[in-house]
Amino acid sequence: MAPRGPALLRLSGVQTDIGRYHILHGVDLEVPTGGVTMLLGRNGAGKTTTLRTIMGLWRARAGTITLGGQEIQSQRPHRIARAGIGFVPEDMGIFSDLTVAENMALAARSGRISRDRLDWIFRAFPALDQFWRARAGTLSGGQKQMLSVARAVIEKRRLYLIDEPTKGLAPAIVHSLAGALKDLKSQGASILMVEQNFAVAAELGDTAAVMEDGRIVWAGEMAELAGSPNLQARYLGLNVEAL
Ligand SMILES: Nc1ncnc2c1ncn2[C@@H]1O[C@H](COP(=O)(O)OP(=O)(O)OP(=O)(O)O)[C@@H](O)[C@H]1O
Repeated sequence: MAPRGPALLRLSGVQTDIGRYHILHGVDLEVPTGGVTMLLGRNGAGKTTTLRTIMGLWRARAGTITLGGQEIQSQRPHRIARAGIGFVPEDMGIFSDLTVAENMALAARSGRISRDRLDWIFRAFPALDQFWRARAGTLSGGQKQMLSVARAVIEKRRLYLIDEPTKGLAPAIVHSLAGALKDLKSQGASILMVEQNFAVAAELGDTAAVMEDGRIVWAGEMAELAGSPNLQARYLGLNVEAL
C-alpha cells in the first residue's frame, strides 16, 4: 500500500450551483498525501462537478477547499493549476489540430520538458513516442486518453485530478493505462480519481469516497469497499453476481 500522510486536499461543506441548479450540497472530502483516492458514485452524483469545483472551473458558493492548508476556493483555474494541481478532464482537453509534441509542450508550465519525465511517459505510453509528430486529432480514442493523462503528468504536481480515464476504452488499453497510473502512484504521487470501472478502482485505490446527490455518503479504505458486497450494493448499485 502507498504511504499515507496528512490530508493534502480538504473540502469542507462545499456547495456548487450550475446555473439555477444546486448540484453540490456540502461536500466534505479529504485526500491524503501519497496514494490514490477514488471518488465513486452513480451517474449524476456530482463527481465531475466536484473535480471541476476543485479546479476553479465552477465556483463554490459556500465551503472551503484547501491545498496543503492554503485556501484555493476563490482562485481562478490557472492559479489553482499553478498551485500544483494537474487535471485530466472527462473530455480529455487536448488540442486536436496540434501535434502530440505541441500538446505536450503547451502542458509544461516551465516551457521545458524534462528528458527523464518524457522517457518515463514514452515507456508508459509508447504510442505517444510513435505518433509524436502526428496531429492529436488523428489518434485513436485510447491514444487521446493517454495524451490527456501524459499532459497532466508532464511535470511533477502536488496533486492529480483524473476524471474517468478508462471511459469507453478497450480492455487492453484500460490495462496499460491502469499500469501507468500505478507507476505514477508508486513514485509517491497523490491522486484523486473518478472511475466507473470498479475493478480498476479496486486495483488502484487506497481510499475511497462515495457520492450521492451532491454529498459524500461513505468514505473509508478502498479495501473495505472492495471486500463488501453489501456496501457496493448499497452505495454503488453493484451486483457482484452480475459482474
Ligand atoms: N453544465 C451543466 N448544466 C446543468 N446541469 C449540469 C451540468 N453539468 C452537470 N450537471 C448536472 O449536475 C449533476 C451532477 O453531474 P456530474 O457530471 O458532476 O455527475 P457525475 O457524478 O460526474 O456523473 P457521471 O458519472 O454521469 O459523469 C447531474 O444532475 C448533472 O445533470
